[in-house]
Amino acid sequence: MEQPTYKSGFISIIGRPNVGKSTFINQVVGQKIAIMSDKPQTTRNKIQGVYTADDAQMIFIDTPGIHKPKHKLGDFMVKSATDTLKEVDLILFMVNAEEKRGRGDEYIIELLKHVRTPVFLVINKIDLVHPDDLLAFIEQYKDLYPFREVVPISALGGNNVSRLLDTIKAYLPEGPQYYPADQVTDHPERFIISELIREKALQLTREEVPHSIAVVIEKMEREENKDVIHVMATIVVERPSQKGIIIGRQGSMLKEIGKRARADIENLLGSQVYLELWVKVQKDWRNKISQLRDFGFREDEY
Ligand SMILES: Nc1nc2c(ncn2[C@@H]2O[C@H](COP(=O)(O)OP(=O)(O)OP(=O)(O)O)[C@@H](O)[C@H]2O)c(=O)[nH]1
Repeated sequence: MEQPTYKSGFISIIGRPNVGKSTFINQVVGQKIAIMSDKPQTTRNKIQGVYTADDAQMIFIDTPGIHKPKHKLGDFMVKSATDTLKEVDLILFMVNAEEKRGRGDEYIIELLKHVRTPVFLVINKIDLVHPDDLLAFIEQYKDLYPFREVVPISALGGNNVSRLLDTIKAYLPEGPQYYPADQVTDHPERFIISELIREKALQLTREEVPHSIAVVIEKMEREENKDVIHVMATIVVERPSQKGIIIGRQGSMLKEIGKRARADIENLLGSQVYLELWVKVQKDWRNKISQLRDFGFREDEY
């Protein structure tokens, strides 16, 4: 029997401070997401939340450098922000229905003109305005940028949010479920763990597997009646030859990666760890997400 199409993608939410980005994320993915955002992140793009449904997964990411138009941004920040916007599948430009268009909005629109990613205009806080005023509000933006969709919502009350999710889904490409459904809610450590494994793999294989590996934590469970945490992770590579390198002669490389990573993970979790590593080939993995460094991997910064 044919599987129904699964869709997934990365969505950047941009907008001036206070327009309701966090409120929207919380409405979509639930309260526990805050756990993720509290973790200090050194990487460029911060995952704000992951929404997983039966037929789709949406990964919402923050794009630093977009929200601070008041400050003079270095070229690097602007470039890295626009680079991210080019890589995502969709951009939600969120505005506050109660506020007039401002310089901050215009700054963002200028950046949007440099990318081809589809952009929705999401008008939030519609609970605060009269429906008749919405049309005039939209007029302010209409001619500035060819938004693919204009969706009014109330992030706080949840009004029209499910319609927005349906519309987002329509724009997402077919793709894998990048994260287990529970990942972001329960185990923020997973990100760090996947980074540790990835680091060891890169250290040990040197230039032989450049950038193109990712690590997905499939499972993290305390074994019953034992003081051992079972971590199952998959190292994803792009080519069969890379798989060979990662596994090594008679599995020696994979064993060494596992040994070193396990020591670090035990340190992190303060518990004994049983680390089970798998290697999988998945083409085009890197193309899709090379810029989205928080996906448990990142490009080298230099
Ligand atoms: N009435 C109303 N208030 C909202 C709505 N969405 C967000 N708010 C309020 O707007 C304020 C700002 O919301 P946040 O979600 O923190 O905004 P943000 O865009 O994440 O802000 P930054 O993190 O500063 O960029 C909060 O007081 C929210 O409760 C909405 O749909 N209706």
